[in-house]
Amino acid sequence: MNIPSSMPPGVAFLSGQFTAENGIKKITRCGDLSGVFYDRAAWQAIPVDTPVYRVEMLRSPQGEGELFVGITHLQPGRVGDEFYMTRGHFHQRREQGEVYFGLRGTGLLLLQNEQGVARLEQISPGSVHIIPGFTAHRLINTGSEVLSALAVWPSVAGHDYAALAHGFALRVIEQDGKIQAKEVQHG
Ligand SMILES: O=P(O)(O)OC[C@H]1O[C@](O)(CO)[C@@H](O)[C@@H]1O
Ligand SMILES: [Fe+2]
Repeated sequence: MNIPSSMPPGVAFLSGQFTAENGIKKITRCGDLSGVFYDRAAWQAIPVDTPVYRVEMLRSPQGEGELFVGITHLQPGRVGDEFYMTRGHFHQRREQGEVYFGLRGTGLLLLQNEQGVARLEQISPGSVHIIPGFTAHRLINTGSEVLSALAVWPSVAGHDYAALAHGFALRVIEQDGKIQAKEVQHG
């Protein structure tokens, strides 16, 4: 094309990776996820340096009205009978929402409102997920390959992990060879 224009970064659908290597990368390992999986003995049996998920982000401006774009790559696996998942969070600025887009692999997006009501959406290549404000979110890999999902969220949103210190209201496990969601009784 011979008109003045620039080439933005893209996503390679087969690998679920950004095409441009200009981003920030963060790896979350098993040892970082203390208290996240309910079977503590099974969690302790996994080497602390085992990677569970990796987030790559594009460099973008920060501030009111600006957006972050990132891809989370969540490994397949389980801690005991519970599938690998991200830590999960509310946004510090609760009113700020987010969009997830499934790129590779299969799993579930766990959503939970401030009243503690949880629900699950199936995530797979091409699925689009609107996470409203005031809604905590966590990715769960129920498949046998890496689950990759692109996320777009306001740079001012921030993360609030403390509000979920007691975990989400649903856990996703494999039982009798089937994927099952179990309600958690808190308190
Ligand atoms: O902050 P957590 O729960 O580890 O999850 C990381 C993912 O969440 C995000 O905040 C997007 O919601 C990104 O940083 C990344 O995709
Ligand atoms: Fe988020």
